[in-house]
Amino acid sequence: MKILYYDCFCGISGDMNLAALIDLGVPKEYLMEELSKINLNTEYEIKIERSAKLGITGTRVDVILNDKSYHKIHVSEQASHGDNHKHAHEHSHEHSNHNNDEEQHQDENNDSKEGHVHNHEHHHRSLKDIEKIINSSGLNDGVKKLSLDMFMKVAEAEAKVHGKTLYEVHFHEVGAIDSIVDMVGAAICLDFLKADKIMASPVQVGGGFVKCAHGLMPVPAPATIEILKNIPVKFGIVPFETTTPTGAAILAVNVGVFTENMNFSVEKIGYGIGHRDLEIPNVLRIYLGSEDRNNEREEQYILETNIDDMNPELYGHIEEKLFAQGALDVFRTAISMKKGRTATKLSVLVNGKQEKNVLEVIFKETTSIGIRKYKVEKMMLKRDFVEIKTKYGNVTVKNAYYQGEKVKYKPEYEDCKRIANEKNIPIDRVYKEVYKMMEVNDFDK
Ligand SMILES: O=C([S-])c1cc(C(=O)S)c[n+]([C@@H]2O[C@H](COP(=O)(O)O)[C@@H](O)[C@H]2O)c1
Ligand code: NI
Repeated sequence: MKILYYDCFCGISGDMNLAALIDLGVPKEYLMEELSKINLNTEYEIKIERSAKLGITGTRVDVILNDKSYHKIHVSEQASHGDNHKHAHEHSHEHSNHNNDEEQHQDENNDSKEGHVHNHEHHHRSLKDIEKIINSSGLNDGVKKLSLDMFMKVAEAEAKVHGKTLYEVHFHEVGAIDSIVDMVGAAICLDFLKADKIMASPVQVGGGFVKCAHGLMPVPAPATIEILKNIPVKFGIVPFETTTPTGAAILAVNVGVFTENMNFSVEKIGYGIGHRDLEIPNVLRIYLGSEDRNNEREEQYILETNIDDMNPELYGHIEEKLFAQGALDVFRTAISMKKGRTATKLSVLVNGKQEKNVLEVIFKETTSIGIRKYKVEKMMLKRDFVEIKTKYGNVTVKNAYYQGEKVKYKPEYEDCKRIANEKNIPIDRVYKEVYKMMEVNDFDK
């Protein structure tokens, strides 16, 4: 199983993400070819170069916007550690911190927007504008959807923070060309890498204050922390903004599990170099790895509540809703509560991504007013599926392997039930027939 793991010890911004994914092996030519399928009516240049922070070398990305309105994309590659990036003058969002509030200009030491240099671009695009740009592009459907999901995340956060509706929101920085390149670029690279699972560490958000289009904002910026709700974060390792709304949206949409538990073997490491010099290496590290398929382990959570005052008829419906929201398992235990009350303990197994939706179902659909949550580690046998031909019809069988050896197999219940109903025979007869055919065909080995 192919894993991508975001190690966000110094946070994440859109350009650091793009740089780290290129560093991991996404071909620049492929990225540029795909990006050229969006019509932005603006000439811009993407500079991809080798760079370093505190001795860690990696890839750095700059999007440079030219004032002329051609739709032409250039890539320029430089091999050196460019210490002079004054291609354009920054005007709109500058970083400041509580210790040092002086005016900052675009250079290697104090960039104004993590990873980007951009020229005078005053468009404040709306979600509608962005949807139009992406939907009318020649990008594949998966990349379009992923890009739109990330913009939607930012739009939802902006709407919430500023008390507006989704379509009233005007992206300031996030609607600029460089942010479109970051967001769509992220979708193109992730689509190219085709990881089975994307994981991340808790996200360092930084500290201090940041000057952006809205004025001076506390770090994490309101949109950033809104997007990172229910995601583990760390604060204040440096008094600067280390995670931006774009970076937060990339994680929130794509990461399935946030954990420090890296239960896989690392095969490749990509470093995306940020612009500002910090006391810690200003880089995003992304690992490409694979999971040990003989002994799969996954961190999951149990959400649990004791219910003693609900019509038991409702459980069937609630269970269906929980599964529809991505619960991995739902089970009930008969319990005896204080004051001699007989009750039901409802337990729902989830991963980090499904937690929010599952909580909502429990709170809205049951009488519960409190839920316990605890982390569990699940160990799973490697499994695969075979289709077995029987005289009644085809049945899928699940095989399970322990250290490479098949230790058990089981016909899929839903297939057996369907056949039993279609043929009007006892379900047990279907099971027996499947087991017989497994032996006949030596599939039981
Ligand atoms: O552009 C938007 S929507 C925006 C909203 C907010 C809020 O917190 S509200 C903050 N910012 C700041 O702009 C820069 C650039 O962000 P990117 O995501 O485009 O890299 C950053 O300092 C944000 O905090 C932008
Ligand atoms: Ni805002």
